[in-house]
Amino acid sequence: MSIKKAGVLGATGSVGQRFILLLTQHPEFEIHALGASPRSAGKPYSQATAWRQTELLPESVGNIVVQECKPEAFADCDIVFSGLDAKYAGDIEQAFVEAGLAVVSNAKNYRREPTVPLVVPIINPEHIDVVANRVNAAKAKGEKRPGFIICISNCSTAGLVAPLKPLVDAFGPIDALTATTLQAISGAGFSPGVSGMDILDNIVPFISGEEDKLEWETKKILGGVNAEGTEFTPIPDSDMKVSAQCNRVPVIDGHTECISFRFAKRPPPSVEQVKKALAEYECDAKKLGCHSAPKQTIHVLEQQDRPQPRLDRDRDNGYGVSVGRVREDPVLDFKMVVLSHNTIIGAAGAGILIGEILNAKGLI
Ligand SMILES: NC(=O)C1=CN([C@@H]2O[C@H](COP(=O)(O)OP(=O)(O)OC[C@H]3O[C@@H](n4cnc5c(N)ncnc54)[C@H](OP(=O)(O)O)[C@@H]3O)[C@@H](O)[C@H]2O)C=CC1
Ligand SMILES: N[C@@H](CC(=O)OP(=O)(O)O)C(=O)O
Repeated sequence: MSIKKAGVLGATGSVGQRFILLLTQHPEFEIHALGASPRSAGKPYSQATAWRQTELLPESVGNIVVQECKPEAFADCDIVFSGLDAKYAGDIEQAFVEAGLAVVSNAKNYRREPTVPLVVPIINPEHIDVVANRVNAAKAKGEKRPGFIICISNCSTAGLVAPLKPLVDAFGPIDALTATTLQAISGAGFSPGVSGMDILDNIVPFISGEEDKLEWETKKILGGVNAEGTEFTPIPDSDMKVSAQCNRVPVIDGHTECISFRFAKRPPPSVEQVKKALAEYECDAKKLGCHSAPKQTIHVLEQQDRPQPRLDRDRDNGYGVSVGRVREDPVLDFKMVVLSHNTIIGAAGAGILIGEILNAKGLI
């Protein structure tokens, strides 16, 4: 397989830095161009960014000059990963798609578009087929591959849908779901990010827009596609009630979520059947042989005090999701605690895995 040239937009931010780390260690991609705001453009990456990862900034990247986010500077890229601030992502990503580029975005701007896949690659990679259909239709007409965008979900939504999908596959629809999140500070990004004064010795019980995203995105990701294979059909609100409460906690990486849910079919499965379905779930990305696919998609932990962010967020290099305390719920059917790495499977890692799937399917 030939090495694909990758661009990163928003390369200096929290998600952008994670993209850099994952790309420099990747066998299928090489970094070709980096973009950020006009404040950073023209500077070597090492000066443009305030590097905040525990791994050192890869030497090969420090001297790359950061570009303005204009399609011309990225024209040779096979794929462009975006970690842009959502305030600017809309116009910039649209210009990249119109220029014929393949964009995989972390920003929220296009997630709700009916024709845009919203993908958690360990859960619903088949939604990428809507783009594949468009690409193949253009090819059949002898046209060049059109530009396209694939959106990565909100980071908490990624952790939430991870255990739900195997359970829906095994036991049918879920009709009621509650989630209380404990979200890491890396999720708030760097500009300006969360101040120490706000988060140390504290919990902040509000993250702007987050609850609505969990409640809406879950229904698109677990939903279907129309008969023509052109548009997504989210689960209707009347078929699935979702209620989320989101909190920021003093953890650097790793979002924890306490969830409860009920199956539509009665009687529900047993706790043991639920755990077995989770443990046996194998994601399609692994079946496709993708480099970053987790060996174990869902880690079912039996210790009574797990999962914990510091101990469990790096399972399967941050691409695996941990589930613990699976038990019956006296109000709904079951409750459990879910932990996912917010900047890996919830953001940049998801982007990389989507890139691997696109590569495996010949779409880039
Ligand atoms: N952090 C996370 O866990 C997750 C984040 N996301 C989403 O990913 C995106 C990035 O988030 P995050 O990395 O946390 O944010 P940061 O604030 O850390 O980074 C934002 C990036 O956008 C760039 N930028 C700012 N203004 C402009 C501009 N005018 N033109 C071009 N680039 C600009 C910044 O460049 P500069 O340094 O030059 O200002 C920086 O590279 C957001 O849309 C966010 O909602 C999604 C899921 C999870
Ligand atoms: N809001 C998330 C991260 C994020 O930026 O999500 P989104 O891309 O959905 O805005 C958090 O604070 O942890």
